[in-house]
Amino acid sequence: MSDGPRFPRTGTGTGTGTEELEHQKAAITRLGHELRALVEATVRTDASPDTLHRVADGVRTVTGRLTGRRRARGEIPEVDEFPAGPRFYSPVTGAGSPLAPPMRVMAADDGLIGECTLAGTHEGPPGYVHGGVSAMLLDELMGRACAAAGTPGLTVSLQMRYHRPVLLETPLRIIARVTGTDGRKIFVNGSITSRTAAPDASLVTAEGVFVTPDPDSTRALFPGLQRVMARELRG
Ligand SMILES: CCCCCCCCCC(=O)SCCNC(=O)CCNC(=O)[C@H](O)C(C)(C)COP(=O)(O)OP(=O)(O)OC[C@H]1O[C@@H](n2cnc3c(N)ncnc32)[C@H](O)[C@@H]1OP(=O)(O)O
Repeated sequence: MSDGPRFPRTGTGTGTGTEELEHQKAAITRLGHELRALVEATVRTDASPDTLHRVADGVRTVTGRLTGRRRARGEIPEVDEFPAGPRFYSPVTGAGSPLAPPMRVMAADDGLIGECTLAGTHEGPPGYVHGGVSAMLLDELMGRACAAAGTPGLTVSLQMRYHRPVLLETPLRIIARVTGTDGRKIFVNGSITSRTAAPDASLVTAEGVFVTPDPDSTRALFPGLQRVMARELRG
């Protein structure tokens, strides 16, 4: 896409030293891990009201330690590589997000493969994954597949088909593949299967259309990206 927007890899500039950045990533990842354990324990516990109140007090105190300087809305964290690389607070892949499974993403011959195992945090019907969570996993991986193919885009249409319920506590494989482009439109297919039981049977499939915003829209939608590009240019 010769006239499309340029998307730099972020997190590689000189604003923060590499070693410092690696320490930051390790700390973000560790806190994310502990928070996911807390969220899972919270939705699975049978603790007494007294215990829940005491834990709530403790959590409030801990939260107070994180309310200093906050990133502005749309500000891209220095640890991130937007739009094709790791995003530490993505609700799907983010090592630092308490909401993310997190899904691991790997390149495949013709697209991307994601792997994760979901539990109580992402429950819909008792024992099974929430349908909106399945859509979220696919939307993210399909969006990442667009970027990996060199045509980053935003979802304009996501058609979901739920063939079988997706079991919790079962290793899952998510696949996303760009099937074609037409101007700024990118067509993407996706699926979720179990990695252990009947791995050839799709539990969920999706067809998506993504659109690469034109350069003016990109500037308007992502002012944080402009700041990253200016930082990169300054070196
Ligand atoms: C940039 C990289 C970012 C990567 C981050 C990872 C993302 C993970 C996935 C997401 O969560 S994305 C978030 C959810 N999606 C959105 O918030 C997108 C909201 N939509 C928009 O902001 C605008 O639609 C958008 C900027 C993407 C496009 O607006 P445009 O004004 O540039 O597009 P336009 O309306 O001119 O349509 C361009 C083409 O797409 C087609 N199109 C638009 N909406 C469609 C639709 N719903 N279904 C099918 N085709 C559609 C439209 O017909 C047209 O086809 P043609 O070129 O053939 O004429």
